[in-house]
Parts: sequence; C-alpha cells; structure tokens
Amino acid sequence: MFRSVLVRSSSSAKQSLLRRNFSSSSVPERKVAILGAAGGIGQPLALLMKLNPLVSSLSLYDIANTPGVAADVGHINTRSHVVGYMGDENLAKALEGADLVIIPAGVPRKPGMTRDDLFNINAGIVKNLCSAIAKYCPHALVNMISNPVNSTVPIAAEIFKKAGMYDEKKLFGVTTLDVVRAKTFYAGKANVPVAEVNVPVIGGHAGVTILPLFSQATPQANLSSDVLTALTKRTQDGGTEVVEAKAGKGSATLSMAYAGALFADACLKGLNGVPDVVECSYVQSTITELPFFASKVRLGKNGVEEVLDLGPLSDFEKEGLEALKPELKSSIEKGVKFAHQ
Ligand SMILES: NC(=O)c1ccc[n+]([C@@H]2O[C@H](COP(=O)([O-])OP(=O)(O)OC[C@H]3O[C@@H](n4cnc5c(N)ncnc54)[C@H](O)[C@@H]3O)[C@@H](O)[C@H]2O)c1
Ligand SMILES: O=C(O)C[C@H](O)C(=O)O
Repeated sequence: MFRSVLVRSSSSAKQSLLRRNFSSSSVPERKVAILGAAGGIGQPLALLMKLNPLVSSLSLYDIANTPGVAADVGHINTRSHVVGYMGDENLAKALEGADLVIIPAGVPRKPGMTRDDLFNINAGIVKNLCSAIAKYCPHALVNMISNPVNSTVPIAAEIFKKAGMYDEKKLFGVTTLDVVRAKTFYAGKANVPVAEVNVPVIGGHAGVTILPLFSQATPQANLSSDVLTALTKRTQDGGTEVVEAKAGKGSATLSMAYAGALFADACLKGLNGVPDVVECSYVQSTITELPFFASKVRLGKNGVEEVLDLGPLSDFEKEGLEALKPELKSSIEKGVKFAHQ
C-alpha cells in the first residue's frame, strides 16, 4: 500500500492555508529532497530540515521505511509540507520541483574500514540517484553526503555531464562535519568559546585529505606545534573516532545531520539572495591542480558564486597540502572511471 505517495503532513485544507500564509511573506517556496531519509543521518536531518523556516516542501525518499519517518516528522508544526516516498517508482515524484537535493543514501563504515571500502556499494547508489536527478530536477543544487565523498562527487559530475545538464556551480560535497569537528576540538585546546570559533578545512573528506587550517583559525591562540599537529590528526581521524566508539553500529549520524543541516541552510540562504554566505565545501575547483577540492566557497543564487583562495598557509599546512594530493587525485580518478563503465 505504500508504493505511491505515502504520507502527507496534514489535511489539504490546512496545507492550502499554510501556503496562503507563506505566499504573502517574502520567504520563497523551496522544495528540499532528502535521498536516504530513513537512515541514521536521514532521520535527524529530516527533523532539522523540518525545523528550517526556509523550507516549504520536504520530500523524504528512501528504499524503505519512509512512511513512518514522514508521518512522524510531518506532525511537527512548522512551515514545510512533508511527503514520504518509497521505492524506485516514486523517485521521480520525490525529486520533481526540488531546489535542493541532499544525498545521505548508502552504507556507512564499520571499524577497520576506510571510506574507500564503501565505494563498491555506494558508487552504484549515487550513480542511480544522480541519473534520476539529471532527469527530474536538473536545476537543483546537490549536497553529496554519501561516502567516499572524494569519489562520489566526481561520479555525480560525470553522470550529470553524460546527461548534458552538468552545472559545476550546483554540485557540492558536504565537508561541513570536518569544520564542525575542527571548531570543537580547537575551542577545547584554545580555551575560547566554541561559538566564536572559525576554522577553514580544505582538501577532501577522508584521512589525510582533510586539512584543517588552524593557522587561519579565529580567534587565534598561541598553540604549540605539538598541539596543532595533534588537533590536525584528531580532525582527520574524527570519523574513525566515531566509527570505533559505535563499535559496528555505523558512523557519525547526529553530528552529520547537524552539519548537513547547516550546509543545506547556507545553500538555501544563497539561493534566496542572502549576501556573503561562505562555507567550506568540496567542489569543482581550479585553485589547485586537482579538479575537485574543498575550500571556502561563496554561495549565491546559482549555487557556487566564488571559490575562494586558500589564503596563507603555515609550513606544516603546506606540507599537508602536498601530502594529500596523490590520494585525492586517485579518488577523483576512481570516481570518474566508474561513471564511464
Ligand atoms: N560527508 C560526511 O561527512 C559523512 C558523515 C557521516 C556519514 N557519511 C556517509 O553517509 C552515508 C549514510 O550514512 P548513514 O549512517 O545514514 O547510513 P544508514 O545505513 O543508517 O542509512 C543509509 C540509508 O540509505 C538508504 N538507501 C540505500 N540505498 C538507497 C537508494 N538507492 N536510494 C535511497 N536510499 C537508499 C538506506 O535504506 C538507509 O536508510 C554513508 O555513506 C556514510 O559513510 C558521510
Ligand atoms: O567516518 C565516516 O565513515 C563517516 C563520515 O565520513 C565522518 O567523517 O564521520
């Protein structure tokens, strides 16, 4: 019985009342689709996006269990209209009209695995979902969470190119969790209020390809090189720290949902014309010789408005930058090759 449109958040009369109320406000209508919405990240991310007043329509898609998630989240008395969709045959409806698609679909790591060990399963999932995006919402921004992000973003780009709709300004690998972690760990060591901390994180999203730039952290603190080395390593290993603590029950979900919601909110603000929205993200880039690279990005009405320069790096960070390039290059090439098989 759940093979077609599944759960509506409230009666159609109530919905049209809501639409009337909001159409008179200056907040544009925005449809956000989450693919993998019933998963460990998908559920709390659905909750956080339901709380975001910039969202008018929330589309929750998964291969299983979306009826319950949509019914549950849909009862929350916030702006958006929630619809759950399940199964391949409903993917088109889930995507049609989406302004932003967030993809946390795929398997997570277990202890002892690298993110690249997820490639064989997740690459195929991402390929299929991106083919559908190309068909049903080619103008949407895409926030890729599924790992290995260093490869899944290039896969998405190639699928979009094949479909003739690739716009490099609209494809983002979500690396916000690295920034969230760098801020938390830095605030602890620098003994400054975490809410005031900013730390850019560049490169990619796996091990040494994650490079926090503590030399650019604000507020600056006089930390020793040993402390900075340890902070860098902890940021690079943050995902593994969670995978090990969860002992076989998956990877970061709650902090990732928070990070995913932050990044999605920034994308929506950019789409809505809010000026000076800057976040780190893994995007098509020319600031290094690598075709995809995470750095600070200014978001605007069409997605990426500007990929910002790296700024001055310490000698330690310069070494880290050179050290990450071979792994990132090979992950990108692996993704590109897969998309053409
Ligand atoms: N970018 C990051 O910083 C970051 C952080 C944490 C996790 N991740 C990655 O996010 C992914 C999801 O992690 P999780 O903990 O939510 O996993 P999970 O297993 O709890 O949830 C994944 C969900 O995807 C769904 N799914 C599988 N195939 C699908 C398809 N074809 N279409 C739609 N949905 C599909 C599953 O049914 C499941 O509900 C993993 O690849 C993980 O490594 C990335
Ligand atoms: O570490 C993982 O496998 C999940 C995610 O990429 C993370 O950084 O937490």
